[in-house]
Amino acid sequence: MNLRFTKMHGLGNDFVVIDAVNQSVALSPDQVRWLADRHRGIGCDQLLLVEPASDSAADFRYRIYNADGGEVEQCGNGARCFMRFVHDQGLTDRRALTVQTLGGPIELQLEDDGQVTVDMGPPRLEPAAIPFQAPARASVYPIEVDGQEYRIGALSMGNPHAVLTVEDIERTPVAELGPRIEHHPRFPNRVNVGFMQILASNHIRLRVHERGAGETCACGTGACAAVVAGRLQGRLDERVRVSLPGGDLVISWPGENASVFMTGPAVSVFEGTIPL
Ligand SMILES: N[C@H](CCC[C@H](N)C(=O)O)C(=O)O
Repeated sequence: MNLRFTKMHGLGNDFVVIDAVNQSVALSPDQVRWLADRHRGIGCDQLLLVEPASDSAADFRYRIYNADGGEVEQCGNGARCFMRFVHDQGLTDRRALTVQTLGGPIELQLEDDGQVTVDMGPPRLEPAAIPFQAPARASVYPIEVDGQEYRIGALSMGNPHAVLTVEDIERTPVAELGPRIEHHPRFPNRVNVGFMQILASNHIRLRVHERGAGETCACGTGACAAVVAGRLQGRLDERVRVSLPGGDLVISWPGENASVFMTGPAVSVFEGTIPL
């Protein structure tokens, strides 16, 4: 079959987005890895499937696959691209949507300026819900990596995140340290690893080594996780500008048990077909 797809990105975090409402799509992990391959396939950080909802309370279902072929629970930049995609493809004209994901339901709102606001739901802070092996919940956890101790925040936005605070984001060895923490045995499902430099209580810089994709230009759930971790450590305000290599997101978190809100852009680059 010739599979129709759209190439999209959220601040340079790029996606292959597939309409699985009007196409019958069943992809193996090998096929996802091939489609995501930047030399032999289309190339992307994640592949997103747009499907009919299986829950009557939702408008659509949204499935997320990392470039390594693994299906994951949540993707923030992808959620904004989802909203752009379903409008561009004529799948809906509604500006407020409820979308099912493996990590729980999210609420999308298309803003007048074309940006998208996502209610990402509340963070999960208990170690067992992340999952992360720790004796009890804490705002900072010591973790040993290659004989050196680091202090991290750890939480789930539906998907697992570790957040380190660093003095100089440019000089941080993300490529070396990111994979070591991603595969740390205390994270049984692996983990996304954020490196946060706090510029002010309402402004941070962030780089993210993503589980299953490596360092990306931006990570929406990573931006949410960094703000939650920073707030739990008493260092950040309710509303924070998060400056990632690919651009800025605005993240708001009122606090314990409240949803995290993310606002940012979504861009459609080109459409194509590929023989499957
Ligand atoms: N790598 C993530 C999925 C994509 C998240 C990211 N692209 C975002 O915008 O949130 C994981 O394995 O949980």
